[in-house]
Amino acid sequence: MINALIPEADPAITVDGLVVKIGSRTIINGLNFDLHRREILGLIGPSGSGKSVTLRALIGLLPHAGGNVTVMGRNYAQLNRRQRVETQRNWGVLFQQGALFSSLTVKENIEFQMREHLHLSPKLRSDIAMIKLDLVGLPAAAAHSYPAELSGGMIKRAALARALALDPQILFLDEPTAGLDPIGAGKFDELIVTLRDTLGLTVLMVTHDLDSLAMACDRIVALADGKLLKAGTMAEMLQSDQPWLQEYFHGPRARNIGS
Ligand SMILES: Nc1ncnc2c1ncn2[C@@H]1O[C@H](COP(=O)(O)OP(=O)(O)OP(=O)(O)O)[C@@H](O)[C@H]1O
Repeated sequence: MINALIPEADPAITVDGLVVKIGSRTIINGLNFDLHRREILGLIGPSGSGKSVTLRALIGLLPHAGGNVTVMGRNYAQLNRRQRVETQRNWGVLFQQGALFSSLTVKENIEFQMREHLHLSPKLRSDIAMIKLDLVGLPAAAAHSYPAELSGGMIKRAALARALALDPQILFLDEPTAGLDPIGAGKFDELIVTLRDTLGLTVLMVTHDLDSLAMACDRIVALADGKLLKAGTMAEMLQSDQPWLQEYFHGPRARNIGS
């Protein structure tokens, strides 16, 4: 495993002066932050500030126009193709709408990456898929359902099971609680914390959900206009006098946070 060679103290990911352009427009403009191992980091910022673009750039879906991203001690830009595939196997991604393949059952969705990357017998692949299903709290009966037959909360869990298929060390979550009712969202937050605690996962979560930030996140990184506004704990965010953070954390929708 790639990370067996890397000192434990190194951050899982270091973002150093990242620049991301879409067309001629600079969306991320010299962004810096660390994702520490085994932390749950919430990425926040106004709509359009570049949270999803950052996430897409970190998982290699958008090219880096500048700066360095170090994943488990290795500079991502300097990896060859084989090393990139090896690195990518160390992370799982949960996209906003789940992004499950609609023509595949839940179990087939979970097995998809395993087919691509692992040489396992069909029986072992199936057994592992069922373990992942159980891990995210879905009943075995859900294995043979198609995504269209599932509730929003079940889709998120199925997509999480798929993200966990290759036993990743880092999880990227794009607005994981969006569209869930408050009880479902709370349970999903608890699940993420439990997975971090039991599997030692490192989690980067793009979110607008103040309850998730308070309940699940160890630290928060706030972006504005493609740059770092502030990084810190919830307590540090609450104390900030930066106007957007003030409004975000002390506005009418934030009345229970930190109390
Ligand atoms: N595929 C794309 N083509 C052109 N512009 C894009 C594309 N994706 C994102 N952008 C632009 O990049 C900027 C940042 O978008 P991004 O989706 O990262 O924002 P965000 O912070 O995640 O916002 P939200 O909270 O609303 O999801 C926006 O101005 C958006 O219009």
